[in-house]
Amino acid sequence: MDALILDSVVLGYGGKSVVSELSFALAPGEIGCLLGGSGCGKTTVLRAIAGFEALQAGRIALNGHWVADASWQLAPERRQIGMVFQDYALFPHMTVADNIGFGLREWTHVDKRSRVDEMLALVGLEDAGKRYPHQLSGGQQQRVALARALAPGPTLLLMDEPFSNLDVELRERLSIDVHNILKETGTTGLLVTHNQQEAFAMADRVGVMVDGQLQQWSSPYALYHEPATRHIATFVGDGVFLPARVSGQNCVSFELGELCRIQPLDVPADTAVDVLIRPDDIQHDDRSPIKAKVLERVFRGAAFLYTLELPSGDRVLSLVPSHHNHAVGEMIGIQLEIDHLVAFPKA
Ligand SMILES: Nc1ncnc2c1ncn2[C@@H]1O[C@H](COP(=O)(O)OP(=O)(O)OP(=O)(O)O)[C@@H](O)[C@H]1O
Repeated sequence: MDALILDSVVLGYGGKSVVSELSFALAPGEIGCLLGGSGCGKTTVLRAIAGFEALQAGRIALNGHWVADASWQLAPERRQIGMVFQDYALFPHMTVADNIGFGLREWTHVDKRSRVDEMLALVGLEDAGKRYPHQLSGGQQQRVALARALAPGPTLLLMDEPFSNLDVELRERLSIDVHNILKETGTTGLLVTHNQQEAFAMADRVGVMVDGQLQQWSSPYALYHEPATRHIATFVGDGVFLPARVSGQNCVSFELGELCRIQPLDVPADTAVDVLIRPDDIQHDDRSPIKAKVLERVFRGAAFLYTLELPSGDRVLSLVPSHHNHAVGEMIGIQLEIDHLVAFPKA
């Protein structure tokens, strides 16, 4: 039984539709993410799941029970959903312990205290119970918000851009920590963000939303290596398209050689296509007969991201460990190392 199901959900404001025919499901303990640019409808979807937006069509189920359709919806407080927001939304006049215990009003004093201690330990803030939110860093405040949302043992945790107020390093650390905490507690989670690193670090399944429509719902690995649409290929990760021709049922030929895949391409032989080449598909190899010219390089610490010009004049990106330090203008040997052929009919 799925923990969350959205079945052809349509949402909007007034007469305007904002989210169309949205369908996806999360198994218990799974973490999902809706990834998309500003205004694509991510927050509206979270609000509908929490019970704060009416559905224009479709239906939503939590743990095997339908909780909303176009004519009826279960009240938000009866859905057992926890929420974490971008701005933490902690009560400033309450201690950390009181914030975490806020949703446990019906628990006995002893049970509540032990649950609050358990949650403080879970988020690594054992000694912070008596402090107030303003005495904590942004990252610590977001940990408290997470502890407060998890304390009542929600069936689902919704997270709306939870790390966007934090600096890059902390964002990365906290997204890994939150992922581990949700897995440790077996909590099903749904995150919305515009940040793909966050989506990749947190989620088992990621859906890309464009103008209120879900374009692909799959693992982060598949989203990166097997994007279903041209839009996803360019929105998720770096890469370029190189011109190619279909050769046989499941192969393409292009400047860097021939690439094949197991499934047929569904495009007639000799059709012109664009083949997706990611920076990690181009390996630096001094012995390779294929030479490319370094046009640009960006130092990324552990690696350089090179922009290379092929003999045809087309450009590719190449991610190379940073001990291979080549100057702009230098010719370097490259070879293709790729195990996912992604090609779209020529734009
Ligand atoms: N209360 C409202 N009344 C009318 N239109 C709204 C309302 N809330 C949101 N919208 C519109 O619905 C669309 C989707 O908004 P939503 O907040 O869901 O997007 P989002 O993907 O979460 O964006 P962001 O990342 O910028 O928060 C936008 O065009 C927005 O202007």
